[in-house]
Amino acid sequence: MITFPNIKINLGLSITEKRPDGYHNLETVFYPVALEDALEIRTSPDTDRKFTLYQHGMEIAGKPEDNLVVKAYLLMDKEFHLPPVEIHLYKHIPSGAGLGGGSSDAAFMLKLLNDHYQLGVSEEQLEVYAATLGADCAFFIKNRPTFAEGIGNIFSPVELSLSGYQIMIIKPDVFVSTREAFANIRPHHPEYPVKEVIRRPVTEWKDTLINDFETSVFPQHPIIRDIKEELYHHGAIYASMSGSGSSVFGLFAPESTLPEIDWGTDAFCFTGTL
Ligand SMILES: C[C@](O)(CO)[C@H](O)COP(=O)(O)OP(=O)(O)OC[C@H]1O[C@@H](n2ccc(N)nc2=O)[C@H](O)[C@@H]1O
Ligand SMILES: Nc1ncnc2c1ncn2[C@@H]1O[C@H](COP(=O)(O)OP(=O)(O)OP(=O)(O)O)[C@@H](O)[C@H]1O
Repeated sequence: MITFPNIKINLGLSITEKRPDGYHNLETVFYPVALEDALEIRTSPDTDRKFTLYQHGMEIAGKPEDNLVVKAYLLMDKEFHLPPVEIHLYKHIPSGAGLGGGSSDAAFMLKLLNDHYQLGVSEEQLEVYAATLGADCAFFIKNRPTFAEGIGNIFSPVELSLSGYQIMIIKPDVFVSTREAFANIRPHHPEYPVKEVIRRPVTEWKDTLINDFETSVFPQHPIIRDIKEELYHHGAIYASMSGSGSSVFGLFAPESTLPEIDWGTDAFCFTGTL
């Protein structure tokens, strides 16, 4: 059985408080976008080992057991004593991009195992499992526009459709550690709450829908700021860094022609329609 884990972008991201447990409370809107990995599982004839991971496409650092798809499998195996599996993961989503690629793979693995082995686990319970694998992992279970608060795990649906808008996502050859990005931030409550700005037309988002990580990440990696400015220069209606970086997305009007921009050979670039 095969599935296609997609990315999220953050529409606004306010880091409001540092918590006693070291994590941060935040407010953001997650929006799913169809930039996808491919993830396949097959019951393995090799009963000597529980899982075999075959990786294709972009490389990911770490051992197979560090991969979030394997962690998701082992979590479900503990609960449901699953058969051994072959896992095929084709990585197309760049890592360290703020696009939630690893979290999405993990959440889709939970859903895939639930469907393939007919485990009958509810979406709500899958969200509980997902939340143990990563802060924004649970979002990918329902995978629809969502307002998130808490550490990014308390959800409410938002009435927002960007259907028809065109999107360009660029990730320069820069890796931003999520942990370090949080460590460099001074939490504060936003002047314009994300939940309110998101109700206004996209044309009004430019100076009010803010990703707080830009303040700390841009001075360290000016190339990310340059990309955002370039997107506005070429007609984006709204542009922002996603998550803790390093990718930047631009939204363009539904009827417009996307600009052709040379981002250099080291940058990753995705274009699509929402
Ligand atoms: C920045 C976002 O991309 C916004 O969507 C996410 O909150 C990041 O979520 P994520 O990559 O799933 O993060 P995790 O892998 O769970 O956490 C990485 C590290 O980031 C810090 N972290 C993460 C989430 C959060 N609300 N507060 C934090 O302080 C912690 O130091 C943690 O050890
Ligand atoms: N299946 C996976 N795909 C990508 N990365 C994975 C995976 N499993 C584990 N990782 C590890 O997780 C780290 C973060 O990868 P991820 O693709 O989630 O990027 P991110 O952009 O930091 O996501 P986020 O938006 O959640 O901050 C990588 O450095 C990698 O070592």
